[in-house]
Amino acid sequence: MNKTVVVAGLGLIGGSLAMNIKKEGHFILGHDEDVQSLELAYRQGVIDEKAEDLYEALSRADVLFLALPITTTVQVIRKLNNVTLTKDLLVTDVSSVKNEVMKEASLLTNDRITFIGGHPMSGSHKNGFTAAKPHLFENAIYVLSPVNDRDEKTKELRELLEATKARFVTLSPQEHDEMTAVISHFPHLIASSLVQQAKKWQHTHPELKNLAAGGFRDITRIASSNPPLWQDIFFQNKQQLVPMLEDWIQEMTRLKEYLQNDSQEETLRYLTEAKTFRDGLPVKEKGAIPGFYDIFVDIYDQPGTIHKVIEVLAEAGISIKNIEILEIREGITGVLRISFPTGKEQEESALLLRRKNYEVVIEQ
Ligand SMILES: NC(=O)c1ccc[n+]([C@@H]2O[C@H](COP(=O)([O-])OP(=O)(O)OC[C@H]3O[C@@H](n4cnc5c(N)ncnc54)[C@H](O)[C@@H]3O)[C@@H](O)[C@H]2O)c1
Ligand SMILES: O=C(O)C(=O)C[C@]1(C(=O)O)C=C[C@@H](O)C=C1
Repeated sequence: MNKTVVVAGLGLIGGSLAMNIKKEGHFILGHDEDVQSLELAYRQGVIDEKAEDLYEALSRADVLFLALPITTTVQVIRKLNNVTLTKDLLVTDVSSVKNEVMKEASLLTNDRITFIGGHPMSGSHKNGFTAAKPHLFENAIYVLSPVNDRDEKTKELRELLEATKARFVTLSPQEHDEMTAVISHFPHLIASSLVQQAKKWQHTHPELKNLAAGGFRDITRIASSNPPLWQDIFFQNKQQLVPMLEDWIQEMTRLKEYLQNDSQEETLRYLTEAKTFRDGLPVKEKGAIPGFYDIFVDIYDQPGTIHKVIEVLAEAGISIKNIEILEIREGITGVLRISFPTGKEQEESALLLRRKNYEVVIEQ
């Protein structure tokens, strides 16, 4: 049955979700304080109606998606108790940290409301409606945290999000925040600190930024993300992050001692253990990292290069899951990472491109 869905926050995540919910034929009321995003979403047909007043729009809604900054999401949930509803309302959010959001949701006394916490484990360093895309959540893990075990409501939400092709898992807010601290929030802190370190060295070594190649760019991509969003995430999850920073400082001290004491064997073991764990992450099966089969193609910075590579694959009817430029600077070679849904397409593409004299590496 078609539902009336309010999407509050039409940025990267809200915009991408709205695109998917629309595909299922539901009626979408969009709300955003940024008039340009609202207008763009409306003109592109991603939303059916612009809702200037969020709380007024709720009187017509079956479902509310909160795709706002986390602190704002908490404030909106608090206000939901004062809204008069004439029908049941399913409320969900997309916040990267669940603790405070779920605490606030558990205080809701409005018995028309069912709250299910949500977090799609997919995003980007880009933000705003212009960065939104319908396939953002394909194959990604989508965490759900129901406040009360309301199976039929969870089913309803999953059906609404079917077009995302995400994979749903249920976690408690605590489990969620611990794990995302390890695999998302803490790495972000480190990425930003690595960039800060490079920035300091740049004063005495002006050539440094020209040397920053694949490794530095790979490990620091996320440091280019939206700073206010990450400030919010760090403070929302500081209970997890502060002890992790203490562990990390100890870890760095251990590494420093290995080097100072010339502990070659321990260093090799340390690196080998890390490689074994990293290589064992579920890349091609179910897991936190989407199951893609990648190839890496060397390309030159010339007009039309990417188009030519894609053309070879398109002519053979091969479908691509994702494409990313890992490194390209003026006049120098770059690398194109192309992801396929199966190993068969991965092998075939490598073969076709090699026949056209491209240098291709298959990720094993
Ligand atoms: N960026 C990611 O990679 C990612 C991934 C998963 C989840 N999330 C979560 O998604 C949420 C949104 O993040 P995003 O990346 O889409 O950010 P975004 O900046 O792209 O979008 C947020 C939108 O909310 C609007 N907004 C802000 N305050 C508002 C207010 N008071 N009233 C109405 N509109 C308001 C902004 O104008 C913007 O359009 C956050 O809670 C974040 O934790 C982000
Ligand atoms: O791909 C990125 O740029 C992201 O940072 C996405 C990422 C992540 O850490 O994986 C960031 C925060 C979200 O809560 C979920 C996903």
